[in-house]
Amino acid sequence: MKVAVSGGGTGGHIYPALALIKEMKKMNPEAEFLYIGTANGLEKNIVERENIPFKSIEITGFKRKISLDNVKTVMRFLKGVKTSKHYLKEFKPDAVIGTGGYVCGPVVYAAAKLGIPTVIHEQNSLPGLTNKFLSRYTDKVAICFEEARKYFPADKAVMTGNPRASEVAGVNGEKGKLSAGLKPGVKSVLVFGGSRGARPINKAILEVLPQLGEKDYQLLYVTGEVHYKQVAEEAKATGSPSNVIIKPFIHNMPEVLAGTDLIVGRAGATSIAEITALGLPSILIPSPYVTANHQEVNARSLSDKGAAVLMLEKDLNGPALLKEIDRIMTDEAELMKMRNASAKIGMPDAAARLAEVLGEVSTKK
Ligand SMILES: CC(=O)N[C@H]1[C@@H](OP(=O)(O)OP(=O)(O)OC[C@H]2O[C@@H](n3ccc(=O)[nH]c3=O)[C@H](O)[C@@H]2O)O[C@H](CO)[C@@H](O)[C@@H]1O
Repeated sequence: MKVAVSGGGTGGHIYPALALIKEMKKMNPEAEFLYIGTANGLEKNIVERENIPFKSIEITGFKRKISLDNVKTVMRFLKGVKTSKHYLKEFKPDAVIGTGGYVCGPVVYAAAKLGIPTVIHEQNSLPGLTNKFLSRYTDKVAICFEEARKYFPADKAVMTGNPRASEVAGVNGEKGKLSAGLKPGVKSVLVFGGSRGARPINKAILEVLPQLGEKDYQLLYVTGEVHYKQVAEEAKATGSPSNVIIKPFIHNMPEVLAGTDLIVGRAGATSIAEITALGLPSILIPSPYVTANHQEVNARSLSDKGAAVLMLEKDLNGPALLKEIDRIMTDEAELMKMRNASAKIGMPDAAARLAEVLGEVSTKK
């Protein structure tokens, strides 16, 4: 089977695509893949590290307000469709899947126009513009939250969950801990602000860096590539305790997550799928800068069930965050309660379900 995959911009759209590829390769080692992304999103670097053939198109997103930029975007979209058609005619896939981000728009649209079976994967409870637009043309829409179903044609929406959940489930955490420089046998907190890092979370952690040195647990603090230099400089000036490890980005997140006792982070849908597949407790600080505040909806789906603590960005500061981390990390019963609630939400068989949907559409045409 040959599958073209597109998804990009941020890790939340890329890692589900890679997890699906991994699952399909496991099921069928002969399967071939082509990844179509942009050259300037995170995908180029991440996908090429995995030795998957990668081709790029140029694309930008639509602004919700009427603007001249949108004219340029339409032009780029049409050019992207043309380039995608060229790549697809050359590769001749049996099916095409889009996992979100602007780049999917022209790729999946081009595939549908060429009569190639198509699926889109929507990770969030509230879909983005691109997926809503594409759902008119695709054969199926794979969803991860029941709340998303109503935005798509009823005969197309199918619940699969996020394939990244399958990739992290059952992974050995001790290896992850060692790879990140954490001590085995000591409880750990992982702090990260999605795939690009989050300035407000970085600021809050920097505020309490010296106090963190007094704790019995250790902390892996992932800043995001673009913020790393500045955070590292500030941490050096304040003095960074030895139980805090600061990194720009983690490339083996499944292992590292599996070695973690508590997550502090944004509420991107892919992160949430990973956290719940592992049954991890979390403190979620949704980004308020995303379309229709969808991360808060994502976060509430966990906090309402006792799997996570929701902290709004307006209430975020170093001491408040540290108090909450301490409260959870020093209460074994609370940790256990949150772990159980989180595990109940997880969908570790998501990759197989999505692969099945793709297999089905590819044989129907
Ligand atoms: C600002 C923005 O638009 N964010 C969106 C984006 O977020 P973003 O890309 O931040 O998405 P997520 O938090 O869902 O996923 C991040 C992914 O990157 C991985 N990771 C992260 C940090 C790191 O150092 N190493 C690493 O591998 C995580 O394990 C995860 O697989 O896509 C998500 C999924 O559609 C949406 O829900 C988010 O709202």
